Amino acid sequence: MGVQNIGIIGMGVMGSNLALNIADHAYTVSVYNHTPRSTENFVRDHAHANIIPYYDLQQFIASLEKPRKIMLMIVAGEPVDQMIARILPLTDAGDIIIDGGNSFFKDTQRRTQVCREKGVFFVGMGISGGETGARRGPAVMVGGESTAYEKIRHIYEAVAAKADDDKPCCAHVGPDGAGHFVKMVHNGIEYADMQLIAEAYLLLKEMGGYTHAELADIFHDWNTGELHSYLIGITADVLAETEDGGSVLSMIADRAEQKGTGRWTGIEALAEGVDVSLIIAACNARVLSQVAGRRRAQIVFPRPERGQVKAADFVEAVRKSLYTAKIVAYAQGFALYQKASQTYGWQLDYRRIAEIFRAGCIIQAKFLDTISTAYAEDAQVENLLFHPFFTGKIKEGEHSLRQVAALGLAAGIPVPAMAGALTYLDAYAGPCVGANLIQGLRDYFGAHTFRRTDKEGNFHHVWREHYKR
Ligand SMILES: NC(=O)C1=CN([C@@H]2O[C@H](COP(=O)(O)OP(=O)(O)OC[C@H]3O[C@@H](n4cnc5c(N)ncnc54)[C@H](OP(=O)(O)O)[C@@H]3O)[C@@H](O)[C@H]2O)C=CC1
Ligand SMILES: O=C(CO)[C@H](O)[C@H](O)COP(=O)(O)O
Repeated sequence: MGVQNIGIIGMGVMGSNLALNIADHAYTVSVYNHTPRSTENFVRDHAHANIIPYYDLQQFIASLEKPRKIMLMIVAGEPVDQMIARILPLTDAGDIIIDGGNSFFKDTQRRTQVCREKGVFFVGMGISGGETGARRGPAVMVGGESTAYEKIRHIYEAVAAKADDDKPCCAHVGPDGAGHFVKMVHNGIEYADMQLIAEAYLLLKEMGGYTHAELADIFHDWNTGELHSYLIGITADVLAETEDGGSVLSMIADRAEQKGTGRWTGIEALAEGVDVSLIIAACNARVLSQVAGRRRAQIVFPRPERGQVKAADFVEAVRKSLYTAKIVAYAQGFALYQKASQTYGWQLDYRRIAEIFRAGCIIQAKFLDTISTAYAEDAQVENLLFHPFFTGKIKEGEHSLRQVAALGLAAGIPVPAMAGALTYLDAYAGPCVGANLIQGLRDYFGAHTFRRTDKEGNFHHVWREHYKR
Protein backbone atom coordinates (compact mmCIF):
# COMPACT_ATOMS: atom_id res chain seq x y z
CA MET A 1 0.00 0.00 0.00
CA GLY A 2 1.62 3.26 -1.16
CA VAL A 3 2.04 6.20 1.16
CA GLN A 4 3.71 8.95 -0.80
CA ASN A 5 1.42 11.94 -1.47
CA ILE A 6 2.41 12.54 -5.09
CA GLY A 7 4.72 11.18 -7.76
CA ILE A 8 6.66 13.23 -10.28
CA ILE A 9 7.98 11.79 -13.52
CA GLY A 10 10.70 13.87 -15.21
CA MET A 11 13.72 15.12 -13.33
CA GLY A 12 14.58 17.94 -15.71
CA VAL A 13 14.58 21.65 -14.84
CA MET A 14 10.86 21.89 -14.02
CA GLY A 15 10.20 18.45 -12.51
CA SER A 16 13.14 18.52 -10.09
CA ASN A 17 12.36 22.05 -8.88
CA LEU A 18 8.65 21.30 -8.46
CA ALA A 19 9.51 18.15 -6.51
CA LEU A 20 11.63 20.23 -4.12
CA ASN A 21 8.94 22.90 -3.84
CA ILE A 22 6.22 20.33 -3.06
CA ALA A 23 8.50 18.51 -0.61
CA ASP A 24 9.22 21.80 1.18
CA HIS A 25 5.48 22.09 1.79
CA ALA A 26 5.51 18.89 3.85
CA TYR A 27 4.20 16.60 1.13
CA THR A 28 6.01 13.36 0.43
CA VAL A 29 7.12 12.96 -3.17
CA SER A 30 8.18 9.92 -5.20
CA VAL A 31 10.35 10.78 -8.20
CA TYR A 32 11.11 8.85 -11.37
CA ASN A 33 12.83 9.59 -14.66
CA HIS A 34 12.94 7.47 -17.80
CA THR A 35 16.73 7.49 -17.60
CA PRO A 36 18.03 6.62 -14.12
CA ARG A 37 20.95 9.04 -14.34
CA SER A 38 18.77 12.18 -14.04
CA THR A 39 17.16 10.77 -10.88
CA GLU A 40 20.54 9.76 -9.44
CA ASN A 41 22.00 13.20 -10.09
CA PHE A 42 18.95 14.90 -8.62
CA VAL A 43 18.91 13.00 -5.33
CA ARG A 44 22.70 13.24 -5.06
CA ASP A 45 22.63 17.05 -5.44
CA HIS A 46 19.33 17.75 -3.64
CA ALA A 47 18.76 15.18 -0.90
CA HIS A 48 15.42 15.93 0.80
CA ALA A 49 13.73 13.96 3.59
CA ASN A 50 10.38 14.09 1.79
CA ILE A 51 11.66 12.89 -1.58
CA ILE A 52 12.15 9.22 -2.42
CA PRO A 53 13.69 8.18 -5.76
CA TYR A 54 12.46 5.20 -7.76
CA TYR A 55 14.18 3.52 -10.67
CA ASP A 56 11.38 1.14 -11.55
CA LEU A 57 8.10 2.54 -12.87
CA GLN A 58 5.97 -0.18 -11.26
CA GLN A 59 7.53 0.43 -7.84
CA PHE A 60 7.18 4.18 -8.32
CA ILE A 61 3.43 3.88 -9.02
CA ALA A 62 2.99 1.39 -6.16
CA SER A 63 4.65 3.85 -3.75
CA LEU A 64 1.76 6.34 -4.08
CA GLU A 65 -1.25 6.68 -1.80
CA LYS A 66 -4.67 6.31 -3.47
CA PRO A 67 -6.09 7.95 -5.41
CA ARG A 68 -2.63 8.18 -6.96
CA LYS A 69 -1.46 11.56 -8.15
CA ILE A 70 1.09 11.10 -10.91
CA MET A 71 2.56 14.22 -12.43
CA LEU A 72 4.43 14.25 -15.74
CA MET A 73 7.00 17.03 -16.16
CA ILE A 74 8.57 15.78 -19.36
CA VAL A 75 9.18 16.93 -22.92
CA ALA A 76 5.83 17.63 -24.61
CA GLY A 77 4.58 15.59 -27.58
CA GLU A 78 5.22 11.91 -28.27
CA PRO A 79 7.03 11.26 -24.92
CA VAL A 80 3.82 12.17 -23.06
CA ASP A 81 1.77 9.63 -25.04
CA GLN A 82 4.45 7.00 -24.54
CA MET A 83 4.60 7.63 -20.79
CA ILE A 84 0.79 7.54 -20.46
CA ALA A 85 0.78 4.21 -22.31
CA ARG A 86 3.27 2.86 -19.75
CA ILE A 87 1.48 4.28 -16.71
CA LEU A 88 -2.16 3.53 -17.50
CA PRO A 89 -1.92 -0.27 -17.06
CA LEU A 90 -0.43 0.34 -13.60
CA THR A 91 -3.21 2.67 -12.41
CA ASP A 92 -6.66 2.13 -10.94
CA ALA A 93 -9.96 3.93 -11.52
CA GLY A 94 -9.97 7.24 -9.68
CA ASP A 95 -6.21 7.82 -10.03
CA ILE A 96 -5.13 11.16 -11.45
CA ILE A 97 -2.51 11.72 -14.14
CA ILE A 98 -1.35 15.34 -14.30
CA ASP A 99 0.54 16.63 -17.34
CA GLY A 100 2.39 19.78 -16.25
CA GLY A 101 4.36 20.24 -19.49
CA ASN A 102 3.61 22.59 -22.36
CA SER A 103 1.39 20.10 -24.15
CA PHE A 104 -0.83 21.10 -27.06
CA PHE A 105 -4.37 21.49 -25.72
CA LYS A 106 -5.92 19.25 -28.39
CA ASP A 107 -3.53 16.47 -27.35
CA THR A 108 -4.77 17.02 -23.80
CA GLN A 109 -8.39 16.68 -24.95
CA ARG A 110 -7.51 13.40 -26.68
CA ARG A 111 -5.54 12.08 -23.68
CA THR A 112 -8.43 12.97 -21.38
CA GLN A 113 -10.63 10.60 -23.39
CA VAL A 114 -8.04 7.81 -23.38
CA CYS A 115 -7.69 8.01 -19.59
CA ARG A 116 -11.43 8.41 -19.03
CA GLU A 117 -12.03 5.02 -20.70
CA LYS A 118 -10.12 3.49 -17.79
CA GLY A 119 -11.79 5.68 -15.18
CA VAL A 120 -8.56 7.61 -14.67
CA PHE A 121 -8.68 11.42 -14.42
CA PHE A 122 -6.39 13.36 -16.72
CA VAL A 123 -5.44 16.89 -15.72
CA GLY A 124 -3.77 19.18 -18.28
CA MET A 125 -1.91 21.67 -16.17
CA GLY A 126 -0.19 24.78 -17.51
CA ILE A 127 2.71 25.81 -15.31
CA SER A 128 4.63 29.03 -15.72
CA GLY A 129 7.54 30.62 -13.95
CA GLY A 130 10.52 28.74 -15.31
CA GLU A 131 13.09 27.27 -12.97
CA THR A 132 12.67 29.84 -10.19
CA GLY A 133 8.89 29.68 -10.37
CA ALA A 134 8.88 25.89 -10.14
CA ARG A 135 11.15 26.06 -7.10
CA ARG A 136 9.64 29.07 -5.28
CA GLY A 137 6.08 29.38 -6.59
CA PRO A 138 4.76 29.09 -10.15
CA ALA A 139 1.45 30.16 -11.68
CA VAL A 140 -0.70 27.09 -12.25
CA MET A 141 -3.53 26.80 -14.80
CA VAL A 142 -5.53 23.65 -14.29
CA GLY A 143 -7.70 21.96 -16.90
CA GLY A 144 -9.71 18.82 -16.16
CA GLU A 145 -12.65 17.58 -14.16
CA SER A 146 -13.38 19.57 -11.03
CA THR A 147 -13.61 16.28 -9.06
CA ALA A 148 -9.95 15.70 -9.88
CA TYR A 149 -9.01 19.29 -9.05
CA GLU A 150 -10.62 19.01 -5.62
CA LYS A 151 -8.25 16.12 -4.87
CA ILE A 152 -5.06 17.91 -5.92
CA ARG A 153 -5.79 21.57 -5.20
CA HIS A 154 -4.38 21.53 -1.65
CA ILE A 155 -0.96 20.60 -3.05
CA TYR A 156 -0.86 23.00 -5.98
CA GLU A 157 -2.42 25.96 -4.18
CA ALA A 158 0.16 25.47 -1.41
CA VAL A 159 3.13 25.52 -3.77
CA ALA A 160 1.86 28.16 -6.22
CA ALA A 161 3.00 31.77 -6.09
CA LYS A 162 0.90 34.12 -3.96
CA ALA A 163 -0.26 37.48 -5.29
CA ASP A 164 -0.06 40.65 -3.17
CA ASP A 165 -3.51 39.88 -1.73
CA ASP A 166 -2.14 36.45 -0.75
CA LYS A 167 -4.41 34.61 -3.19
CA PRO A 168 -2.70 31.56 -4.73
CA CYS A 169 -1.85 31.89 -8.41
CA CYS A 170 -3.46 28.54 -9.10
CA ALA A 171 -6.92 27.97 -10.49
CA HIS A 172 -9.10 25.38 -12.13
CA VAL A 173 -9.82 27.23 -15.38
CA GLY A 174 -12.01 24.67 -17.13
CA PRO A 175 -12.34 21.10 -18.41
CA ASP A 176 -9.91 18.97 -20.47
CA GLY A 177 -7.66 21.19 -22.63
CA ALA A 178 -8.59 24.54 -21.01
CA GLY A 179 -5.53 24.67 -18.73
CA HIS A 180 -3.09 24.02 -21.56
CA PHE A 181 -4.94 26.49 -23.79
CA VAL A 182 -4.66 29.20 -21.13
CA LYS A 183 -0.94 28.40 -20.78
CA MET A 184 -0.44 28.41 -24.57
CA VAL A 185 -1.90 31.91 -24.90
CA HIS A 186 0.09 33.03 -21.83
CA ASN A 187 3.19 31.99 -23.76
CA GLY A 188 1.94 33.77 -26.88
CA ILE A 189 1.58 36.97 -24.86
CA GLU A 190 5.05 36.25 -23.44
CA TYR A 191 6.42 36.17 -27.01
CA ALA A 192 4.73 39.51 -27.88
CA ASP A 193 5.88 41.12 -24.63
CA MET A 194 9.49 40.06 -25.20
CA GLN A 195 9.38 41.20 -28.83
CA LEU A 196 8.16 44.65 -27.75
CA ILE A 197 10.91 44.83 -25.15
CA ALA A 198 13.46 43.82 -27.81
CA GLU A 199 12.15 46.57 -30.12
CA ALA A 200 12.41 49.18 -27.36
CA TYR A 201 15.97 48.00 -26.63
CA LEU A 202 16.93 48.16 -30.31
CA LEU A 203 15.46 51.64 -30.81
CA LEU A 204 17.25 53.04 -27.76
CA LYS A 205 20.51 51.34 -28.65
CA GLU A 206 20.54 52.10 -32.38
CA MET A 207 18.90 55.52 -32.41
CA GLY A 208 19.58 56.70 -28.88
CA GLY A 209 23.16 55.40 -28.85
CA TYR A 210 22.82 54.13 -25.27
CA THR A 211 25.24 51.53 -23.97
CA HIS A 212 24.00 48.30 -22.40
CA ALA A 213 24.95 49.65 -18.97
CA GLU A 214 22.93 52.84 -19.59
CA LEU A 215 20.04 50.78 -20.93
CA ALA A 216 20.12 48.60 -17.81
CA ASP A 217 19.52 51.74 -15.74
CA ILE A 218 16.72 52.87 -18.07
CA PHE A 219 14.91 49.51 -17.83
CA HIS A 220 15.53 49.41 -14.09
CA ASP A 221 13.92 52.84 -13.84
CA TRP A 222 10.96 51.77 -16.04
CA ASN A 223 10.43 48.86 -13.69
CA THR A 224 9.51 51.25 -10.89
CA GLY A 225 6.49 52.59 -12.80
CA GLU A 226 3.48 51.37 -14.75
CA LEU A 227 5.64 48.98 -16.80
CA HIS A 228 6.60 47.12 -13.63
CA SER A 229 6.87 43.44 -14.55
CA TYR A 230 9.07 40.39 -14.27
CA LEU A 231 10.19 40.67 -17.91
CA ILE A 232 11.23 44.34 -17.60
CA GLY A 233 13.10 43.50 -14.39
CA ILE A 234 15.05 40.64 -15.93
CA THR A 235 15.72 42.75 -19.05
CA ALA A 236 17.58 45.22 -16.79
CA ASP A 237 19.52 42.29 -15.31
CA VAL A 238 20.43 40.84 -18.72
CA LEU A 239 21.56 44.28 -19.94
CA ALA A 240 23.70 44.83 -16.85
CA GLU A 241 25.46 41.46 -16.97
CA THR A 242 29.18 41.47 -17.78
CA GLU A 243 31.83 38.81 -18.23
CA ASP A 244 35.54 39.64 -18.33
CA GLY A 245 34.58 43.30 -18.46
CA GLY A 246 32.38 42.93 -21.56
CA SER A 247 28.60 42.87 -21.96
CA VAL A 248 27.26 39.31 -22.01
CA LEU A 249 24.38 40.44 -24.23
CA SER A 250 26.88 41.57 -26.88
CA MET A 251 28.19 38.02 -26.99
CA ILE A 252 24.81 36.36 -27.54
CA ALA A 253 24.09 35.38 -31.16
CA ASP A 254 21.25 37.45 -32.63
CA ARG A 255 19.01 34.43 -33.34
CA ALA A 256 15.90 33.70 -31.27
CA GLU A 257 14.67 30.16 -30.80
CA GLN A 258 11.24 28.84 -29.93
CA LYS A 259 9.68 25.62 -28.77
CA GLY A 260 6.33 26.31 -30.40
CA THR A 261 3.70 27.55 -27.93
CA GLY A 262 3.71 31.03 -29.49
CA ARG A 263 3.34 29.54 -32.95
CA TRP A 264 0.43 27.37 -31.75
CA THR A 265 -1.23 30.51 -30.36
CA GLY A 266 -0.97 32.19 -33.76
CA ILE A 267 -2.35 29.17 -35.58
CA GLU A 268 -5.26 28.77 -33.16
CA ALA A 269 -6.04 32.49 -33.35
CA LEU A 270 -6.19 32.30 -37.15
CA ALA A 271 -8.50 29.30 -36.85
CA GLU A 272 -10.71 31.17 -34.37
CA GLY A 273 -10.73 34.36 -36.45
CA VAL A 274 -9.09 36.46 -33.73
CA ASP A 275 -6.37 38.98 -34.59
CA VAL A 276 -3.30 38.34 -32.44
CA SER A 277 -1.01 40.26 -34.78
CA LEU A 278 1.57 41.07 -32.09
CA ILE A 279 2.02 37.41 -31.18
CA ILE A 280 2.32 36.47 -34.85
CA ALA A 281 4.75 39.36 -35.41
CA ALA A 282 6.83 38.05 -32.51
CA CYS A 283 6.86 34.52 -33.99
CA ASN A 284 7.86 35.88 -37.41
CA ALA A 285 10.60 37.99 -35.87
CA ARG A 286 12.08 34.86 -34.25
CA VAL A 287 11.76 32.93 -37.53
CA LEU A 288 13.42 35.69 -39.56
CA SER A 289 16.22 36.08 -37.01
CA GLN A 290 17.19 32.49 -37.85
CA VAL A 291 17.26 32.65 -41.66
CA ALA A 292 20.57 31.90 -43.30
CA GLY A 293 20.29 34.73 -45.83
CA ARG A 294 20.52 37.54 -43.26
CA ARG A 295 24.22 38.10 -43.80
CA ARG A 296 23.76 38.28 -47.58
CA ALA A 297 20.75 40.61 -47.26
CA GLN A 298 22.84 42.97 -45.11
CA ILE A 299 25.20 43.43 -48.04
CA VAL A 300 22.60 43.48 -50.82
CA PHE A 301 20.16 45.80 -49.05
CA PRO A 302 22.07 48.29 -46.90
CA ARG A 303 19.77 49.91 -44.33
CA PRO A 304 19.13 53.69 -44.27
CA GLU A 305 21.50 55.97 -42.36
CA ARG A 306 20.47 56.16 -38.72
CA GLY A 307 20.26 59.53 -37.07
CA GLN A 308 20.79 59.85 -33.33
CA VAL A 309 18.09 61.02 -30.93
CA LYS A 310 19.73 60.73 -27.55
CA ALA A 311 17.33 62.70 -25.42
CA ALA A 312 15.25 62.12 -22.33
CA ASP A 313 12.03 62.72 -24.25
CA PHE A 314 12.98 59.97 -26.73
CA VAL A 315 13.45 57.53 -23.85
CA GLU A 316 10.05 58.54 -22.47
CA ALA A 317 8.42 58.19 -25.90
CA VAL A 318 9.84 54.67 -26.24
CA ARG A 319 8.62 53.80 -22.74
CA LYS A 320 5.12 55.02 -23.56
CA SER A 321 5.17 53.17 -26.89
CA LEU A 322 6.15 49.96 -25.17
CA TYR A 323 3.36 50.32 -22.62
CA THR A 324 0.74 51.22 -25.23
CA ALA A 325 1.65 48.35 -27.53
CA LYS A 326 1.78 45.99 -24.57
CA ILE A 327 -1.84 46.82 -23.76
CA VAL A 328 -2.78 45.88 -27.33
CA ALA A 329 -0.86 42.57 -27.04
CA TYR A 330 -2.66 41.60 -23.83
CA ALA A 331 -6.04 42.71 -25.21
CA GLN A 332 -5.46 40.49 -28.25
CA GLY A 333 -4.51 37.51 -26.06
CA PHE A 334 -7.57 37.93 -23.86
CA ALA A 335 -9.79 38.34 -26.95
CA LEU A 336 -8.56 34.89 -27.98
CA TYR A 337 -9.55 33.50 -24.56
CA GLN A 338 -13.02 34.97 -25.02
CA LYS A 339 -13.47 33.41 -28.46
CA ALA A 340 -12.04 30.00 -27.54
CA SER A 341 -14.19 29.88 -24.43
CA GLN A 342 -17.26 30.11 -26.69
CA THR A 343 -15.92 27.62 -29.23
CA TYR A 344 -15.10 24.95 -26.65
CA GLY A 345 -17.81 25.82 -24.10
CA TRP A 346 -15.16 26.27 -21.38
CA GLN A 347 -16.72 29.25 -19.60
CA LEU A 348 -13.29 30.67 -18.86
CA ASP A 349 -13.18 33.13 -15.99
CA TYR A 350 -11.03 35.91 -17.50
CA ARG A 351 -10.83 37.76 -14.21
CA ARG A 352 -9.40 34.72 -12.44
CA ILE A 353 -6.98 34.08 -15.32
CA ALA A 354 -5.64 37.64 -14.97
CA GLU A 355 -5.46 37.12 -11.21
CA ILE A 356 -3.34 33.98 -11.44
CA PHE A 357 -0.99 35.76 -13.86
CA ARG A 358 -0.25 38.42 -11.20
CA ALA A 359 2.63 36.44 -9.67
CA GLY A 360 4.76 33.41 -10.40
CA CYS A 361 4.48 33.42 -14.19
CA ILE A 362 6.73 34.93 -16.83
CA ILE A 363 4.22 37.63 -17.86
CA GLN A 364 3.45 38.74 -14.30
CA ALA A 365 3.01 42.49 -14.44
CA LYS A 366 1.53 45.33 -12.46
CA PHE A 367 -1.23 45.90 -14.97
CA LEU A 368 -2.63 42.37 -14.67
CA ASP A 369 -4.32 43.72 -11.56
CA THR A 370 -6.06 46.25 -13.80
CA ILE A 371 -7.06 43.55 -16.31
CA SER A 372 -8.57 41.54 -13.49
CA THR A 373 -10.45 44.62 -12.24
CA ALA A 374 -11.68 45.33 -15.78
CA TYR A 375 -13.21 41.85 -16.03
CA ALA A 376 -14.62 42.13 -12.52
CA GLU A 377 -16.45 45.27 -13.61
CA ASP A 378 -17.61 43.83 -16.92
CA ALA A 379 -17.06 40.10 -17.42
CA GLN A 380 -18.30 40.34 -21.01
CA VAL A 381 -16.37 43.47 -22.07
CA GLU A 382 -16.13 43.17 -25.87
CA ASN A 383 -12.44 43.99 -25.88
CA LEU A 384 -10.18 45.11 -23.01
CA LEU A 385 -9.38 48.24 -25.03
CA PHE A 386 -12.93 49.44 -24.30
CA HIS A 387 -12.38 49.44 -20.56
CA PRO A 388 -12.02 53.12 -19.56
CA PHE A 389 -8.59 52.59 -18.00
CA PHE A 390 -7.11 51.02 -21.12
CA THR A 391 -8.98 53.41 -23.45
CA GLY A 392 -7.36 56.28 -21.55
CA LYS A 393 -3.90 54.70 -21.68
CA ILE A 394 -4.16 54.01 -25.42
CA LYS A 395 -5.21 57.62 -26.05
CA GLU A 396 -2.36 58.84 -23.88
CA GLY A 397 0.28 56.69 -25.60
CA GLU A 398 -0.88 56.48 -29.20
CA HIS A 399 0.94 59.62 -30.33
CA SER A 400 4.27 58.42 -28.92
CA LEU A 401 3.77 54.98 -30.43
CA ARG A 402 3.09 56.55 -33.83
CA GLN A 403 6.20 58.77 -33.58
CA VAL A 404 8.49 56.03 -32.32
CA ALA A 405 7.30 53.39 -34.82
CA ALA A 406 7.67 55.93 -37.65
CA LEU A 407 11.22 56.76 -36.51
CA GLY A 408 12.06 53.06 -36.46
CA LEU A 409 10.58 52.45 -39.89
CA ALA A 410 12.40 55.48 -41.37
CA ALA A 411 15.69 54.39 -39.85
CA GLY A 412 15.37 50.76 -40.97
CA ILE A 413 14.96 49.36 -37.47
CA PRO A 414 12.52 46.44 -37.43
CA VAL A 415 9.59 47.23 -35.13
CA PRO A 416 7.00 44.66 -36.28
CA ALA A 417 5.16 44.42 -32.95
CA MET A 418 4.98 48.18 -32.34
CA ALA A 419 3.90 48.78 -35.93
CA GLY A 420 1.47 45.86 -35.60
CA ALA A 421 -0.13 47.46 -32.54
CA LEU A 422 -0.74 50.66 -34.50
CA THR A 423 -2.05 48.78 -37.52
CA TYR A 424 -4.42 46.90 -35.23
CA LEU A 425 -5.71 50.16 -33.75
CA ASP A 426 -6.00 51.76 -37.19
CA ALA A 427 -7.85 48.77 -38.63
CA TYR A 428 -10.09 48.42 -35.56
CA ALA A 429 -10.95 52.11 -35.32
CA GLY A 430 -10.68 53.11 -38.98
CA PRO A 431 -13.95 54.08 -40.72
CA CYS A 432 -12.98 52.19 -43.88
CA VAL A 433 -10.33 49.49 -44.04
CA GLY A 434 -10.55 48.62 -47.74
CA ALA A 435 -12.67 45.52 -47.12
CA ASN A 436 -15.29 46.94 -49.52
CA LEU A 437 -12.82 46.62 -52.40
CA ILE A 438 -11.83 43.11 -51.31
CA GLN A 439 -15.51 42.10 -51.39
CA GLY A 440 -15.92 43.71 -54.83
CA LEU A 441 -12.95 41.76 -56.16
CA ARG A 442 -14.17 38.49 -54.63
CA ASP A 443 -17.56 38.99 -56.20
CA TYR A 444 -15.98 39.92 -59.55
CA PHE A 445 -13.83 36.81 -59.89
CA GLY A 446 -15.84 34.30 -57.88
CA ALA A 447 -19.42 35.53 -57.52
CA HIS A 448 -18.86 35.33 -53.75
CA THR A 449 -21.50 38.06 -53.16
CA PHE A 450 -21.23 41.06 -50.84
CA ARG A 451 -23.33 42.92 -48.31
CA ARG A 452 -24.46 46.49 -48.99
CA THR A 453 -24.49 49.57 -46.83
CA ASP A 454 -28.00 50.54 -47.96
CA LYS A 455 -29.89 47.22 -48.00
CA GLU A 456 -29.99 43.93 -46.07
CA GLY A 457 -29.01 40.69 -47.76
CA ASN A 458 -26.30 39.21 -49.98
CA PHE A 459 -25.83 40.65 -53.44
CA HIS A 460 -24.05 39.69 -56.59
CA HIS A 461 -23.23 42.32 -59.18
CA VAL A 462 -22.77 41.65 -62.87
CA TRP A 463 -19.41 43.37 -63.27
CA ARG A 464 -18.52 44.88 -66.65
CA GLU A 465 -15.09 44.64 -68.20
CA HIS A 466 -14.11 48.29 -68.65
CA TYR A 467 -10.48 47.74 -69.47
CA LYS A 468 -9.41 45.21 -72.09
CA ARG A 469 -6.54 42.96 -70.94
N1 LIG B 1 11.80 25.34 -18.64
C1 LIG B 1 10.75 26.17 -18.50
O1 LIG B 1 10.89 27.38 -18.26
C2 LIG B 1 9.37 25.64 -18.60
C3 LIG B 1 9.10 24.40 -19.19
N2 LIG B 1 7.82 23.95 -19.26
C4 LIG B 1 7.49 22.67 -19.86
O2 LIG B 1 7.73 21.64 -18.90
C5 LIG B 1 8.15 20.44 -19.55
C6 LIG B 1 9.51 20.03 -18.98
O3 LIG B 1 10.40 21.10 -19.27
P1 LIG B 1 11.85 21.21 -18.65
O4 LIG B 1 11.88 20.62 -17.29
O5 LIG B 1 12.28 22.61 -18.85
O6 LIG B 1 12.66 20.30 -19.66
P2 LIG B 1 14.04 19.53 -19.45
O7 LIG B 1 14.61 19.37 -20.81
O8 LIG B 1 14.85 20.15 -18.39
O9 LIG B 1 13.56 18.09 -18.92
C7 LIG B 1 12.83 17.23 -19.73
C8 LIG B 1 12.51 15.98 -18.97
O10 LIG B 1 11.83 15.09 -19.86
C9 LIG B 1 12.49 13.82 -19.81
N3 LIG B 1 12.30 13.15 -21.06
C10 LIG B 1 12.86 13.43 -22.25
N4 LIG B 1 12.44 12.55 -23.18
C11 LIG B 1 11.61 11.70 -22.55
C12 LIG B 1 10.88 10.57 -22.98
N5 LIG B 1 10.90 10.15 -24.23
N6 LIG B 1 10.14 9.91 -22.06
C13 LIG B 1 10.10 10.33 -20.78
N7 LIG B 1 10.77 11.38 -20.32
C14 LIG B 1 11.51 12.08 -21.21
C15 LIG B 1 13.92 14.18 -19.55
O11 LIG B 1 14.66 13.09 -19.07
P3 LIG B 1 16.23 12.92 -19.53
O12 LIG B 1 16.84 14.26 -19.42
O13 LIG B 1 16.77 11.94 -18.59
O14 LIG B 1 16.15 12.44 -20.95
C16 LIG B 1 13.75 15.26 -18.48
O15 LIG B 1 13.49 14.69 -17.24
C17 LIG B 1 8.13 20.76 -21.03
O16 LIG B 1 6.91 20.41 -21.57
C18 LIG B 1 8.31 22.26 -21.06
O17 LIG B 1 7.83 22.83 -22.24
C19 LIG B 1 6.78 24.64 -18.71
C20 LIG B 1 7.00 25.84 -18.10
C21 LIG B 1 8.29 26.46 -18.04
O1 LIG C 1 6.52 27.97 -20.78
C1 LIG C 1 7.48 28.66 -20.57
C2 LIG C 1 7.39 29.89 -19.74
O2 LIG C 1 6.11 30.23 -19.47
C3 LIG C 1 8.79 28.28 -21.19
O3 LIG C 1 9.84 29.01 -20.73
C4 LIG C 1 8.66 28.21 -22.67
O4 LIG C 1 9.25 27.00 -23.08
C5 LIG C 1 9.32 29.32 -23.42
O5 LIG C 1 8.94 29.21 -24.75
P1 LIG C 1 9.97 29.26 -25.96
O6 LIG C 1 11.07 28.26 -25.65
O7 LIG C 1 9.16 28.89 -27.15
O8 LIG C 1 10.49 30.67 -25.98
